[in-house]
Amino acid sequence: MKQPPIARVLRPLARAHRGLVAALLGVGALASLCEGMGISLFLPLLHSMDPAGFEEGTGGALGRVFHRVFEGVPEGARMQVVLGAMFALLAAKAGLNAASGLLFARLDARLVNELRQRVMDQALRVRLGFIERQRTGDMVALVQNQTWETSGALATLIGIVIRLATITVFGLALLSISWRMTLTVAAALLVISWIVRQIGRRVDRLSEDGLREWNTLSQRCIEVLRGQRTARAFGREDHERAAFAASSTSTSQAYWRVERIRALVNPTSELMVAALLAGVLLLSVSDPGKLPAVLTFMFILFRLQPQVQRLDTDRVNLAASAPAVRTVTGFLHEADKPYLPEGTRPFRGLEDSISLHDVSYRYDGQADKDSALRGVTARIPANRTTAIVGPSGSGKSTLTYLLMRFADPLEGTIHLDGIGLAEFELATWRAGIALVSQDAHVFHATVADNIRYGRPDASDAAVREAARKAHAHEFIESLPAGYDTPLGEEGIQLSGGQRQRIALARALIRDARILVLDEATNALDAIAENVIQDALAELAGHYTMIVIAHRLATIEQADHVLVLDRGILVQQGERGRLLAEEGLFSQLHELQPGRTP
Ligand SMILES: Nc1ncnc2c1ncn2[C@@H]1O[C@H](COP(=O)(O)OP(=O)(O)OP(=O)(O)O)[C@@H](O)[C@H]1O
Repeated sequence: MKQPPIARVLRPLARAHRGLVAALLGVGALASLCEGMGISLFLPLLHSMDPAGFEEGTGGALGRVFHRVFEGVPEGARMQVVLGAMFALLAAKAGLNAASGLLFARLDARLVNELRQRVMDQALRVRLGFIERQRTGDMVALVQNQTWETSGALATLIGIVIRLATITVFGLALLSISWRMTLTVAAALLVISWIVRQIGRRVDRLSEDGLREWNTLSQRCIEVLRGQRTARAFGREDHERAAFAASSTSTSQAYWRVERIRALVNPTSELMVAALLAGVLLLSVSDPGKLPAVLTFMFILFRLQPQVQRLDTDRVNLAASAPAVRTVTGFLHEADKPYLPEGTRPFRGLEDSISLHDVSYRYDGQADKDSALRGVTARIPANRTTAIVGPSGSGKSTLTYLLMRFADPLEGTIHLDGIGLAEFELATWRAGIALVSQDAHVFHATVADNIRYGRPDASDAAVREAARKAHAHEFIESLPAGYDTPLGEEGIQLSGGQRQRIALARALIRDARILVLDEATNALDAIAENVIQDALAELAGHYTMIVIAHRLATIEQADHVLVLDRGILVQQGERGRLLAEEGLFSQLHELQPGRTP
């Protein structure tokens, strides 16, 4: 598919910061004008050394203009006046350049910050399944590098526009000295520019490879660091080292291929322009009367050369950032992303039941026949404890995934007291339901803040109360700084059971009347689990509890049981009745060690 030009992709970003961009362009254009006029004064300066040339007004239209401007100045003072004007213009240009540097820095700081935040906002808004499919390495590279490269690309693009203005000013000065010589030079410069553009195209293609390699490297890095224990336990350090080395080497090689070509741009264009200058000089030395005009022409051309050269490098740099710019803008593009439609009805509590009617769900990439849930019709009564059981992979967590409304069923419906779940506001629904999931994620924050994550305005007393209910208070008190102990990668590492208790306290503090516990106590010892079961038993009758547990002892207090098998609801009903029935539930029960009758 043909990609849109990078300048068009960047246009919306420029529009969003139009004030700063306009200021930059204005300052840039003024600086070009000052510089162009400043160096054009070289002509009257040379003429002031040769009054005859001045009187004749050699140097084409420009010579005539300067003749008119400076003819009133006494001959003896002309040189000083011209030098003074030259200095004033070049000083103004230096001041404008400084302002432009500040404006560029301001734009960059703002834009990178904004892009990073927009990327994260998109990651938090888009449907969970979409974001969970992205590789962590790609996401880290997107947030950290590619946003920054995108901002750099916009600065480069603005730089190109300013440079074009400078080249135009210089070009006009050259034209007004000699249009013939200018057109010859312009034709030659166009050829040079075309050659460099071909190089730019190649750099764009190679940069795509570089970006891909870079993302793979970030992913490898994350995997090696996260999988340390497994790698060491299985003696696979050499394998990890080799895989990382291979990825690192191919990243370096990909960038080497880009840089090698990029390094050629400047010298190539410099060499070609030098040849051009030499050609102009050779052609014009024949007429000494025109020397001031030719020298001024050469001088302007000499100043023009780095601008043209920078224009070429800028273009190649822009091409090199193109893949990053497309990745960032592509990720932020909303039309092709999945979002959950928002309902408008506030959720105020469950009175009767949650009911599922013919619910099916398949994750992206799952085959039809492997659907995680197939035609599930079930009822979860309010203020009761419902257990969801079934073999591993039977769809239990997927059911809670849909109940939390991380996604909507592909077929069928979920109703709360007879009203479609999708009709409710997401925020009030999620405020009414609390989940303790299998991963028991702990944030890099203090213990208290990890618990308070469930209810940010909770008091210290409420945090402690929730921790007590989750049987976590005692171990928290024994941590180096108690509730203020930092957790996570840079803090204390907790055991699986301790993490579960923090996650449970976080859910309990939320004070939501629907509690979903997905294997929430499987890492606890029997004593801790019993204490928590007792705490949860106290909530029974006031809370709707949905409990997933492999250990059937955990769900002894359940009023109602849903039994899943390969995505299909095979049994549902009262626990006692299902135990007495022939079926998967009684079979699972038979297989449990230390089962209770
Ligand atoms: N994010 C996902 N993307 C793709 N497939 C998934 C995803 N999560 C689960 N699955 C698949 O969907 C099916 C049901 O998974 P689910 O996690 O709901 O089972 P489960 O009964 O909770 O299993 P367990 O008891 O092992 O936790 C499985 O085949 C699983 O491989």
